[in-house]
Amino acid sequence: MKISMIGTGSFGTSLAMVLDENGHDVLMYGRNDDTVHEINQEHSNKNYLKDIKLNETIKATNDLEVAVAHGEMLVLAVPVKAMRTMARTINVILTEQNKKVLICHVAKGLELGTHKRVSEVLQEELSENNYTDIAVLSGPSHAEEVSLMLPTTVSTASVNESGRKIVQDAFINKHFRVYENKDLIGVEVGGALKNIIAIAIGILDGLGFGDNTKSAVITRGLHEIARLGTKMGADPLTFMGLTGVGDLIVTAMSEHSRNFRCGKMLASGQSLDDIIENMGMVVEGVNTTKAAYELSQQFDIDMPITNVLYLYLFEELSEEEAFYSLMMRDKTSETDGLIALMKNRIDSE
Ligand SMILES: NC(=O)C1=CN([C@@H]2O[C@H](COP(=O)(O)OP(=O)(O)OC[C@H]3O[C@@H](n4cnc5c(N)ncnc54)[C@H](OP(=O)(O)O)[C@@H]3O)[C@@H](O)[C@H]2O)C=CC1
Ligand SMILES: O=C(CO)COP(=O)(O)O
Repeated sequence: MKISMIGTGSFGTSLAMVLDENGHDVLMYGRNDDTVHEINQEHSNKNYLKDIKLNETIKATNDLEVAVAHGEMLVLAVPVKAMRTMARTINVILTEQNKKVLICHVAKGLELGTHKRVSEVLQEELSENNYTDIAVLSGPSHAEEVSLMLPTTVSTASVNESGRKIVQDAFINKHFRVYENKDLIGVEVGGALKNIIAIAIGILDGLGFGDNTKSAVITRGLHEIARLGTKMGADPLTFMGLTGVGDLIVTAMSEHSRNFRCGKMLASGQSLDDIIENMGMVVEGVNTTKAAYELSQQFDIDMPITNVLYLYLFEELSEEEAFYSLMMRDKTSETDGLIALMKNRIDSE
């Protein structure tokens, strides 16, 4: 299959390696001339994947029209904040080229302002004549480990069954196992909201809190994710899977995670602006914390960890106030959240 990878960052590059290994004809699009040159001439992308050698069969271009003309499937691997403009530009090119492609995105976040999931943004910006389906590929998959071919499992979801089957077939191999899932909303929301909890865990880790505390925030964080996700139309059982608890664990417990590292740097006293500027890679959880906080207000959903993190990030709530406002909340039942949602879901079958 001819596949174009839109984005030459860490995840786009590692996924291009998977697709290339599967025998697909992969062309990457990058806006940075030096990166494109490095991929074509040096067969590396050191700014994003330090010690990784790329196969010479992986090519790159800085011409988006060439990349769009190449692909039967376009994999969009740019940050959420770039998705709308990217989709709008691609749509114009697809119309000019009178072309219909399968779209697959891999971004994990909600759009700031609109609070929309990425597939909703893409659907708004792409004309129906220009795509066969819009799919997402998501799950516990640090680019650093994918590029080392360490065993990884992810899920793909889409509106139509045909789209996710093609994505599954394109990516699956012996060290990159792809499941399919019909719950597009749940898969996208799980991937987006786990980044919030990963920032919170990074802060706790940086402040020297123990494993009990981190386990509490991961577990109760999953309940929050499921509460908001279900309200947004997801199947609560999806949050028990790879794109829910799976991605939450991998992001909240790993030094690979930019969101976790952002939390640790905040705990060390660095400012959010400096961290984002110096990271050199996207930290999706920051904007998504804002979007999820606003959604929780809109839907009147109890999301104490998200709300406290929002106040800490954007309204200068102190660490001590944050801690006590979580621990000293009104007494409540553990089974009111995720467990109740799951029970209702199972009873409904
Ligand atoms: N890294 C990972 O392990 C994983 C990441 N993801 C998700 O994938 C998405 C992409 O992440 P990742 O590859 O890690 O991000 P990186 O920050 O590593 O790379 C982002 C890529 O997008 C490009 N880009 C950024 N802004 C724009 C823009 N406005 N227009 C065009 N191109 C742009 C960058 O170009 P340039 O180099 O020129 O800045 C770069 O090629 C995120 O949503 C992330 O959450 C999902 C799973 C795993
Ligand atoms: O989503 C990821 C792993 O599944 C990567 O997380 P970060 O964006 O925090 O690095």
